[in-house]
Amino acid sequence: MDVAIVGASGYTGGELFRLLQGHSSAEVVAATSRKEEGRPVATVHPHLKGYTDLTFTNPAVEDIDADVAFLAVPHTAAMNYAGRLLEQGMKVVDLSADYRLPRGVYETVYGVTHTDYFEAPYGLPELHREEVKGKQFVSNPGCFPTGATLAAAPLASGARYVIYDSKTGVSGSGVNPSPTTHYPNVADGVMPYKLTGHRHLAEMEQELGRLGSKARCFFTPHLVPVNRGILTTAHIILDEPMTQEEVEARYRDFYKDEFFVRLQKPSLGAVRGSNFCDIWFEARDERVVVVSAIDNLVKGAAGQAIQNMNIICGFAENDGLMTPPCMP
Ligand SMILES: NC(=O)C1=CN([C@@H]2O[C@H](COP(=O)(O)OP(=O)(O)OC[C@H]3O[C@@H](n4cnc5c(N)ncnc54)[C@H](OP(=O)(O)O)[C@@H]3O)[C@@H](O)[C@H]2O)C=CC1
Ligand SMILES: CC(=O)N[C@@H](CCC(=O)OP(=O)(O)O)C(=O)O
Repeated sequence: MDVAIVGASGYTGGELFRLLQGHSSAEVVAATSRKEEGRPVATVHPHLKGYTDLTFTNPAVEDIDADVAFLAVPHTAAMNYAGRLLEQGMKVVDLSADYRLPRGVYETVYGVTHTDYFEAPYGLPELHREEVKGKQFVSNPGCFPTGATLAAAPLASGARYVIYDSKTGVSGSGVNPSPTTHYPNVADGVMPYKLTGHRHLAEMEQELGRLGSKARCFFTPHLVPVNRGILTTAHIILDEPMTQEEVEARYRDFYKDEFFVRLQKPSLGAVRGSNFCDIWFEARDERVVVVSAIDNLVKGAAGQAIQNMNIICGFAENDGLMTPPCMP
């Protein structure tokens, strides 16, 4: 099965390329980039040397030819590709934010006009597998909402407040350097940002609502000096107290069939490079503190996108996603 990666010179594009080397049926036949057109993929992604002889191309949308296309481009760029690739008969998984929210919410949160809106399934398979199955297009969730929502989902219906506090690695901001990601500004520090109004809050609220929750939701991210990973601490205030045993039974039941959710004390190292989301919790009266860990580039982006491709194409859901994490 032929795969095109649109935006293959970026971080998630590189991760798609890396992970798809382990897929039983997918072969990357096109890797697009505007700036790197004509250069070998392995010069931009040196870790892929020996795996591919492809060079980057910069084709017009109508010249992209594959069975599946991944859109690993910024929001507002993805909407220039999605509908047109679907019309050309391709299956499409979009890693950007362009189709995660209803049009009006998207336009308010992102401050842009959507020029090619259509409704799409939200590809968090652990919650929406049945909606994703058989579709031609899937919208991949944001990195923070993935770890946060999986942490809170089993308790969502009985929650009054859900407060997410996340620590993220620097690769979450993409391949282009900025003053915020400059080494001296990141090393040896922790930087809180967008204390009350991060754009991912809308996705988090949307997902709690879909779980039947009436909880008020809050979110504060922090940048920490690691390359990969998001550790989220969810403070969940319940309507009624629960014991540790009750909470554990709830989580074990909720995730009993989920290969990519592991119930164990989370650390970034234990999920690095993998599609796992590790979750653990401690209950005290009405308050349950739940911690989750994901790799933002894998379960938070490229890995989950491949999981969604596997679902829409009818492959085993963990095809291409079985390489163990690279602890430490
Ligand atoms: N990094 C992360 O942890 C996560 C990222 N995402 C989302 O995934 C998408 C990709 O992220 P990431 O890989 O980090 O981003 P990068 O900035 O690392 O890479 C973006 C890629 O898109 C290409 N690109 C940029 N602008 C355009 C454009 N207007 N038209 C076509 N191609 C363009 C770039 O190459 P060139 O400029 O040469 O064309 C590059 O290949 C984004 O929407 C991001 O928000 C989602 C979850 C997590
Ligand atoms: C460290 C860092 O800057 N992280 C980014 C993550 C957002 C992202 O990846 O964007 P989407 O998931 O919405 O596509 C941020 O906080 O904006």
